[in-house]
Amino acid sequence: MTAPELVLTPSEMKQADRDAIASGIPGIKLMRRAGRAVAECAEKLASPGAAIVVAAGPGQNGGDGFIAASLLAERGYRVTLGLLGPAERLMGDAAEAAQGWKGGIVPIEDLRFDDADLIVDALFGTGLARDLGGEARLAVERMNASAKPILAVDLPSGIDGDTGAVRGAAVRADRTVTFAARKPCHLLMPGRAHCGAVEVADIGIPRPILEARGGTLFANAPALWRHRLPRPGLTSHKYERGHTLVASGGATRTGAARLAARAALRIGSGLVTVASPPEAIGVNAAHLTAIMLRGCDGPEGLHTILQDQRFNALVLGPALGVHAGTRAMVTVAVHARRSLVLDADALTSFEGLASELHGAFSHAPTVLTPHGGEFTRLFKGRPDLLDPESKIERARRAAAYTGAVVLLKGADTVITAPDGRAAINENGTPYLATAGSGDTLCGLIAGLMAQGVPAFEAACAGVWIHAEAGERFGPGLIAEDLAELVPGVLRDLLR
Ligand SMILES: NC(=O)C1=CN([C@@H]2O[C@H](COP(=O)(O)OP(=O)(O)OC[C@H]3O[C@@H](n4cnc5c(N)ncnc54)[C@H](OP(=O)(O)O)[C@@H]3O)[C@@H](O)[C@H]2O)[C@@H](O)CC1
Ligand SMILES: [K+]
Repeated sequence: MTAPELVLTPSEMKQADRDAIASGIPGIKLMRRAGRAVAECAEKLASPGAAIVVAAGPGQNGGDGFIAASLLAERGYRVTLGLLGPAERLMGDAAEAAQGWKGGIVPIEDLRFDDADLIVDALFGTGLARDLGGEARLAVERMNASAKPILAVDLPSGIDGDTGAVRGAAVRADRTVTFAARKPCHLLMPGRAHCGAVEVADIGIPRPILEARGGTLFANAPALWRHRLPRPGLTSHKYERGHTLVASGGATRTGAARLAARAALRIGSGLVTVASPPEAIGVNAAHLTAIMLRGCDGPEGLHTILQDQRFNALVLGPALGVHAGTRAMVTVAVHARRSLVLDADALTSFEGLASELHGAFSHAPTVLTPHGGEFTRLFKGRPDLLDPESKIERARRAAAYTGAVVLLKGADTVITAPDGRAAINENGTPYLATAGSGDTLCGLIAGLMAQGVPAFEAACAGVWIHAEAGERFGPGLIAEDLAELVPGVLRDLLR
């Protein structure tokens, strides 16, 4: 089994770096390996003898740049190196790396990027401490304006390693070489868009050290949850594969529930039932075949249905309406302690009432699936949950506050668990931004939970499978297509 990909924050990486040094690997050795990895990547991007311009910063990122510059010059490239600030200010390993550089050092403001065949951006890495200004910002802007290929060392300068935000200005790289593990900025937007293709170079920090310092943040990929996917055996029965219940909206708002229901069935929920308001029974009945139908009149109706313990997973929200009745249905579901997915109207109905959700979901597996706007509405008046700059931190705090897994949607969907685990998804496609796509996602997650997949893994798997299905279809995708593509995705995952 392949191990899940660890993502380390800049401060975790610094600690891992220190642990590696304490374990007997000298820091300069790590820097040499980092610089060598950069040089090797540069060689793939520039033809022999090409003009390479290295922009080095005042810290260790600059040190990596000096090492790469030395190696590239030895290998016959025409290397020019510019430094931000005086060389005398370089410290520690970076100072040692600079001593190995036999060429001249140009002040950064005199560096001519337009003459380069390739630019190596070694200005700032994980140590960026504030917004770029002055010469640093000018250098970044001139690099971008040159329209020459840029290779970023560790991360594009000006991108915040923790949040992926642009701090004043940031390099737009074609390729990024990072070390030991990706950082959040390589997956979170807009950082991800600034990185180009990202390569992770092994610089000899052992995985146990990385696991000890990181270990709670992951790239969302099958290695994280494939082992949890249900594999029905010869003797398994549909009743063992769970029964998902999806609440439908009124007569003119029934499609969302059916999309969720079909997705739950496709992902393997043994049985799926749509719970329909009496006035919508006719329209739902006209469109359902394998999916069953039950009349359900508001919260009391739901309470009655849930007396049957076989309904073990529930979707509430899609097209239910924003009102007290929807809130009451959520309360019924929470008291019934079933696996629960809450989306859309079920979340917005709690606008300004976040305190009602404090610890509300700690007794049964629950997944909340807000997009950014729904998240802001839901936690209005809770600056502790809304203010952190990092999307991961906002979602983590919301998970800890509510006791639910929080799936904060976007081009960089983040999934967090109340225990602190977090995953960042990166296989999303713009084609998924289509009506009903979120309803389908709810159904996939609930369908997995109905089969016993834990909430965090169900949410991570649901997002990934949803996006993979969208990617396979491509242009022209509508939500109805998504569930139909799930079997092909599942077949490949279970192979
Ligand atoms: N971890 C590992 O395993 C390994 C890490 N390695 C490498 O180390 C890098 C991290 O090094 P780092 O900590 O020295 O930080 P780095 O990004 O060079 O910047 C710090 C410097 O910039 C300055 N500065 C900050 N913000 C500024 C601003 N806005 N405008 C102007 N100046 C600003 C800051 O100065 P100060 O804030 O003190 O004024 C300081 O001088 C990492 O990305 C990787 O490349 C490898 O060598 C191999 C092993
Ligand atoms: K950089």
